[in-house]
Amino acid sequence: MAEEGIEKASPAGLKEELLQKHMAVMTAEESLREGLKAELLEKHMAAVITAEEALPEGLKAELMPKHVAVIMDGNRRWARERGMAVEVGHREGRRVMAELARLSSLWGIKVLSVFAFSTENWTRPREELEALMSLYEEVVTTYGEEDFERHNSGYNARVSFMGDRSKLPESLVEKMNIAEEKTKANKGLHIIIGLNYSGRYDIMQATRSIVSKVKDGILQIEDINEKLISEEMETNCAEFPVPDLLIRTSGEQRISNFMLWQLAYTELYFAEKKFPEFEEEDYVEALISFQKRDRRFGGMKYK
Ligand SMILES: CC(C)=CCC/C(C)=C/CC/C(C)=C/COP(=O)(O)OP(=O)(O)O
Repeated sequence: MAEEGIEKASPAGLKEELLQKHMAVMTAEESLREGLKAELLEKHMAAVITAEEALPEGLKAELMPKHVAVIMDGNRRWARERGMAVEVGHREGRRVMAELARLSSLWGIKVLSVFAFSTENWTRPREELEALMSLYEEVVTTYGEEDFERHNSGYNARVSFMGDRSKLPESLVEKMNIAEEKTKANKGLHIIIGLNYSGRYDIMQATRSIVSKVKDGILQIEDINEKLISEEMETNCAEFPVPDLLIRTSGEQRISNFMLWQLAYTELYFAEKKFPEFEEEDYVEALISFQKRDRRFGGMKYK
């Protein structure tokens, strides 16, 4: 897979160089039709460039977090400051969320979990709630569509949801189920979206599930340990259920009832920018900060 000098080449130069190399190989395959050659070339280039592309300056591949969690805060303040409707802020937030997913996938992050709607958000004005629910439905619908991959540059993303679905609109829950089902075998970035989610809710639902298993004789009280509780949390769908890094935007320095159980040893990063203005360079800055941390998990030095 490694190509000589690949790290030094500019993306344009790199593409050109790879193109030349692979054209040479392809021309040997005289029997292939032109269209097929081009298609293979595109696929091969995409794979090589994605895997080998140098990360933004300052980031080390071996220190990338596996799981990044984001509290996407500040949409309304961003909109109000500009004299716009709060809904515009949420729509901008959606754009930034899609961009973070694209970058996470490109840089080899495995799980991106986002706090889209908390169990406390129901106290917001009715118009805002309606706008949010229809925005979620719009986005979640695209996740379940056949051409989701085309919309997402083919990064083979899997989508899961966490939170209490019983209070969400039925039509939204239907689309969430479809999206989960359609993407469940995908091996790329795992996007976990908290909708009507909170950390306390998660601990409560895990407790209920464990108690009911004890009641039914499936589990003994002695079987209850941290590992078992972790397996009952809603992040159990992910290969890497525990966030290495939590980013919260908009200058607020709180967890606000996000993944309370899972965040025990997560590195926290608070960005001043509001979510709609959080850009690639801000994400890089957060990741650089993470890579400089000394993670000990309460014990010996980790790295
Ligand atoms: C799943 C999905 C498609 C999400 C995209 C839209 C999105 C980013 C939703 C987040 C909504 C929300 C409650 C943001 C918090 O900012 P805030 O509204 O509390 O802003 P404030 O702190 O300025 O009041």
